[in-house]
Amino acid sequence: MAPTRPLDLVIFGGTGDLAMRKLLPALYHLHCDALLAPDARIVGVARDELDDAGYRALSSEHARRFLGRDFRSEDWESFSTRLVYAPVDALQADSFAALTRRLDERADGPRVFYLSTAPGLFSAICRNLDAAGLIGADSRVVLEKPLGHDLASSRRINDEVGRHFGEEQIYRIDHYLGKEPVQNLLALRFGNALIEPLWRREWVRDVQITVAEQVGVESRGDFYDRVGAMRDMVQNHLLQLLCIVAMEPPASINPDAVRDEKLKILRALRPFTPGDVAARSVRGQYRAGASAGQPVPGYVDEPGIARESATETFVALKAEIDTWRWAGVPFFLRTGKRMQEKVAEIVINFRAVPHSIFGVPASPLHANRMVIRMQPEETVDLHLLAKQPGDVMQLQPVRLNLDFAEAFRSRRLEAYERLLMDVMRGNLTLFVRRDEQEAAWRWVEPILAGWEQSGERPKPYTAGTWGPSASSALLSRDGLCWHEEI
Ligand SMILES: NC(=O)C1=CN([C@@H]2O[C@H](COP(=O)(O)OP(=O)(O)OC[C@H]3O[C@@H](n4cnc5c(N)ncnc54)[C@H](OP(=O)(O)O)[C@@H]3O)[C@@H](O)[C@H]2O)C=CC1
Ligand SMILES: O=C1O[C@H](COP(=O)(O)O)[C@@H](O)[C@H](O)[C@H]1O
Repeated sequence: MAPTRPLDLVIFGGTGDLAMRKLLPALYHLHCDALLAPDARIVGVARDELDDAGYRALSSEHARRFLGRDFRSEDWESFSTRLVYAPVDALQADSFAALTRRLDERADGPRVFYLSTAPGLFSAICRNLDAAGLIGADSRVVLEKPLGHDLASSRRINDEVGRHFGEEQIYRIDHYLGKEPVQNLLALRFGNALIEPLWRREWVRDVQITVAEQVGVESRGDFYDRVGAMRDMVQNHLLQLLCIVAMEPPASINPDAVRDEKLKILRALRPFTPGDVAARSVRGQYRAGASAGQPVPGYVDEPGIARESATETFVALKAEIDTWRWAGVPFFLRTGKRMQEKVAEIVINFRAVPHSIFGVPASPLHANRMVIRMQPEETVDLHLLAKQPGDVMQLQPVRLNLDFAEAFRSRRLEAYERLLMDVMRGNLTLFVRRDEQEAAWRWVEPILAGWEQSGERPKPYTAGTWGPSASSALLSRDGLCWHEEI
């Protein structure tokens, strides 16, 4: 890969959790791989009155923690010379003079503004950047998720950002799209002729998309309690994964060709009626339990969480896509915190053979299954039946396993590394267009509204399990079960 052009990457919220946990470590890795132009700079922005040395010291302290064994003092030293800082209050137009002074130090290259703050600040930041004359034709802005709290607030933010940046300058980030296995799914589907004919209702019985986390809300309780799993994970990551699984082949890998196809899927998702909410959705909240063998508190006892909180930490949904390809194929989506394992996977359950010649009835339990694992390992497993060795014709399940770490020994870019490279190179393919984002909000809103109107509390589940029992019931109504229950 060729290095980026010289540029300034300005991180609003440069002292925050996301910057320290993900963005600076990703940029450090790109630096170590010589993927950043030698004089590309990272300009941290926040209200703290730090100087460059103070920002470098703060970043270094966090980097040791978040980079772990990848932290090498010598490499960090050379990386940190790229770090500069400008104290700016996003809400105070005159404080942008400090940023102007820093950006005036460079004459060439684009400016990338990464908005890693609460979305409530996005409009003020864009307005004040514009007023300070800091936005050029080759500037870009990166918007973190979740963008808004609902369709109306996301439209408001998009309208305001859109007054200062063209749509082709706006990079709405969804870090799941930057994960290598997600891009591999595109390669698997559209680079191999044998998959496509099977990838449809005639051969697929159901699809399951699971993003399960072992962690609780960690230090983000305050944020999470206002957001919940639907807005934090489903509206963005899970729906984007669903789009990549379900979309028609785009004509090319060109950003709009891919995004047009994803949009068609979002628009074809069958809307939830008030009656569907109880039948096709489950929301849960974890109670005290154990995680990785250690006792852990319940959600409402976590720091920053209201005692009576009705925020969901688990969601399971049955989605249906009203298209010729997918009519009648349920797509089950599930995500939760404090679940039994950390796993992100897409399971394609194929139909059973129409007739068994082996004397045992054809069973869905033995039907073929493709499991695309994104976390913790990056693998694709194809579950088949094979003959057991011996003198009788007895079939046994076997797995064809593709392990990307083994197949490709070179270091793979982490999601934020890949997406930051794309922003710096100006490639929008893996970013979410405004109409996609709004279609996703339009689909989740009736579910959120249905939960609120029901007045019911989220169903409790014990930390360290696979969620409330209602989640299994959601599938058993269709005679199915979750992948780990097979
Ligand atoms: N943390 C994570 O893992 C993830 C976060 N996100 C999203 O990223 C964004 C940032 O999250 P996170 O880093 O966790 O949030 P934090 O609360 O940790 O950080 C917020 C940052 O914004 C700065 N800030 C706050 N107010 C102002 C202001 N008026 N002017 C300038 N800077 C300001 C803060 O510094 P100071 O107060 O000193 O000004 C701080 O640097 C959010 O939109 C979140 O939803 C998305 C995915 C994951
Ligand atoms: O966007 C988010 O994602 C993380 C999970 O990301 P992963 O790459 O570790 O699977 C989640 O913990 C967080 O709540 C959410 O905001």
